[in-house]
Amino acid sequence: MNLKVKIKDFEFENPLMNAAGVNCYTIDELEEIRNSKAASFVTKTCTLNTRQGNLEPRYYENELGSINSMGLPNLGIDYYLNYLESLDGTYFLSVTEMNTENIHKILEKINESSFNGLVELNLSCPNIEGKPQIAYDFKTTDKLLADIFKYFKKDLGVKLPPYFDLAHFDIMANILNKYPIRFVNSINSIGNAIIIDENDTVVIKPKNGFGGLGGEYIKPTALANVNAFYRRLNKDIKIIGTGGVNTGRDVYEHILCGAYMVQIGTRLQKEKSKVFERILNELKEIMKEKNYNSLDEFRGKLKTL
Ligand SMILES: O=C(O)c1[nH]c(=O)[nH]c(=O)c1Cl
Repeated sequence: MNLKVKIKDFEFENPLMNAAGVNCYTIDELEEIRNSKAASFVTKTCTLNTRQGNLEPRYYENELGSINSMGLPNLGIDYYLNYLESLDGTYFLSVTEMNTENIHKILEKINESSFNGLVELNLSCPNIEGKPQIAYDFKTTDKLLADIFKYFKKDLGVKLPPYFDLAHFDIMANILNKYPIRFVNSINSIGNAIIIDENDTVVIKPKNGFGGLGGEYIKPTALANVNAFYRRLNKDIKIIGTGGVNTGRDVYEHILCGAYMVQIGTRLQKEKSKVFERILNELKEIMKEKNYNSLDEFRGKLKTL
């Protein structure tokens, strides 16, 4: 049975990796994933300089998922870049910045480095006070990508927020199809949800409790975004599916919708890196039952009525 995934010239043993932000803040955490059954990892989204992030409590989980307003805490691009440059194998480096000028600064730094993995440009952080999610501004996104591809020579994909209107999938896909983007990672957390505890109180401190929702809560939206972009993007832009993955069945559904790599966030936070082996075994069981020997045999084969 072959679980290999190819994105451009990069080949991965299987489709599983972490979602940015979970278990990927320090080198120790990244090493734990690298030494697990995951086929790759993505770093915590990093910025030019280190960031403390938002006030705590800024993360909460329950049986249906999680809510977070971390506020982009990270150890800065140099920390992650130096570590990544020391590794063999193919890994993802997630980056963003507070404005487009600084996004170019951080990408130029990567351009000049010997990093040889894939950059995941995060256009969808919902938790920076006063900062809208870039990818909800189509004009800005289009201009940003046009400017990036004037100089950026390495392999880059984008991390998108969920969209909820078919017209928005059309607009966004038309923009993305213009550029040599290697992948689209859909979705980031669903922005600005609230969870209330038994004391009539929100569960996280920043932004009056408004934070990004993850876990089982968001799987139907994640699957729809994966499939909407799979239907619209040209075939050399691969889809990475993120959102609501707790079991092998969830991975199977993301791939059925068109996903290549599949990222695990909330469930990894709960179960730690042994989750990759469990979910991989569950996926293999499903493929055996259905007599599939490779992911290509069922990727994108979602049936409609
Ligand atoms: O608050 C965060 O750090 C955060 N939290 C998210 O749920 N998605 C993101 O992209 C980021 Cl950058």
